Amino acid sequence: MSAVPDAEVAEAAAVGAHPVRDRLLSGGVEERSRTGCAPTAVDASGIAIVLLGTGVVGGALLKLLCTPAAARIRLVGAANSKRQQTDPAKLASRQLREQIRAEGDPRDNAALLAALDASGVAVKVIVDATANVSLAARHAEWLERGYHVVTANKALAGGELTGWRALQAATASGRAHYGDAATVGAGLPVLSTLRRLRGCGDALLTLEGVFSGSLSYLFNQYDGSVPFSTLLADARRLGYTEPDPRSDLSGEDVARKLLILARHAGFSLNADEVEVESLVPEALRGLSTEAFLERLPELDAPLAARVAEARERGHVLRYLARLNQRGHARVGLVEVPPTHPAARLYGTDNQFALTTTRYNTQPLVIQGPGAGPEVTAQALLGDVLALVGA
Ligand SMILES: NC(=O)C1=CN([C@@H]2O[C@H](COP(=O)(O)OP(=O)(O)OC[C@H]3O[C@@H](n4cnc5c(N)ncnc54)[C@H](O)[C@@H]3O)[C@@H](O)[C@H]2O)C=CC1
Ligand SMILES: N[C@@H](CC=O)C(=O)O
Repeated sequence: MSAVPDAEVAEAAAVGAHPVRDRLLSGGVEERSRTGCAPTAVDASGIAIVLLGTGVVGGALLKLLCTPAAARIRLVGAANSKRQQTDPAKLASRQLREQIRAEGDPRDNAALLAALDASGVAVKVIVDATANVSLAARHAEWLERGYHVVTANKALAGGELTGWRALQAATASGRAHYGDAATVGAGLPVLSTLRRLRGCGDALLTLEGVFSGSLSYLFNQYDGSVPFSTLLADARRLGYTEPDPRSDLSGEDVARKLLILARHAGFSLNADEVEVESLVPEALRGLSTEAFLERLPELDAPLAARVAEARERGHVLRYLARLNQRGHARVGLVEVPPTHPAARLYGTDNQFALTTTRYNTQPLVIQGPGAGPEVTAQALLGDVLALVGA
């Protein structure tokens, strides 16, 4: 899989130029004042959380924390890649993200954990809304220490097999729960369904579908009439892409989701066992995020040729993930006929077709929006609330 610059670099490039981020920052019309999210309103039976990542998804979660559904949750810390805040009065700020950027303390995970410990609340949760690999590498340790982890970050479960195994060992210790609904399908009930099937003794035979909201958005529309780069800029503006969109275009993000699902189904696949087709031309792979974003039009010619070839055969292009019964995993661009289920998707739709020992004549299909700030933040909130049975 191709390496892309760290999310922090991507964030630096994006700050100040992201309408979704700006809308979330200023609070939408339906958001109550953050001052109304009184941190002291939660007693010891509530939930204390720290939020890592205040970007598109983290920003949407901050907004949800100001709704009645989150009344039992106390935010005791929030951080971006460089700064953080643990002061209750400042955490209640309506402009929390700007507050952290302008006046936050330097990043220090220990201070965030100390804020959780000092909360007096029994259920302590670390919410990871970053794409940061180093933070993901801490998930197992945090679980071992009794902090629940709720994550949109796929880098641990969908990374190296050693990381997955460390995660399994940490959750098996039973000290804390791992909320991972947001890591696949942006909260569509895919992992929960797979776990339930396995719990009933069913077994996954094959898996196929569209696992990327941004690539779905792109290829559902792309017919060559509007440049691919224009559509990609739209997907990024709407908050569907990864911090660096090359993580989507390279197939890396899709491969991570396929690995997460395959591993949950009992296939011990390593990251390098997924065959990945990258849509990022060689010349654009080693650049900074900023430089890549300036050269987006270089994506257009190769993809225009691919879509024209497909059209000649009466087909459309879809970025598919596939796992067969022998554990062979591949993600890449496929020409499919208009009758193919993946040819009939809309917007950011994801589609997961699971064939199992008991769903073996027709697959069990889960479909729906698979990217976007609100749905992803809701998946995080749902996993947090599930910790107290809400
Ligand atoms: N955007 C979407 O539709 C979905 C996103 N996700 C996942 O959510 C995560 C976040 O995505 P976005 O919000 O779109 O990205 P973003 O780039 O808007 O935000 C990332 C945030 O993480 C922060 N960050 C980076 N390193 C950090 C560190 N060491 N400590 C604290 N904060 C750090 C950045 O400062 C930034 O605030 C990614 O893992 C992504 O794969 C999952 C499902 C859907
Ligand atoms: N960038 C991802 C967001 C969710 O994981 C995607 O496009 O699916």
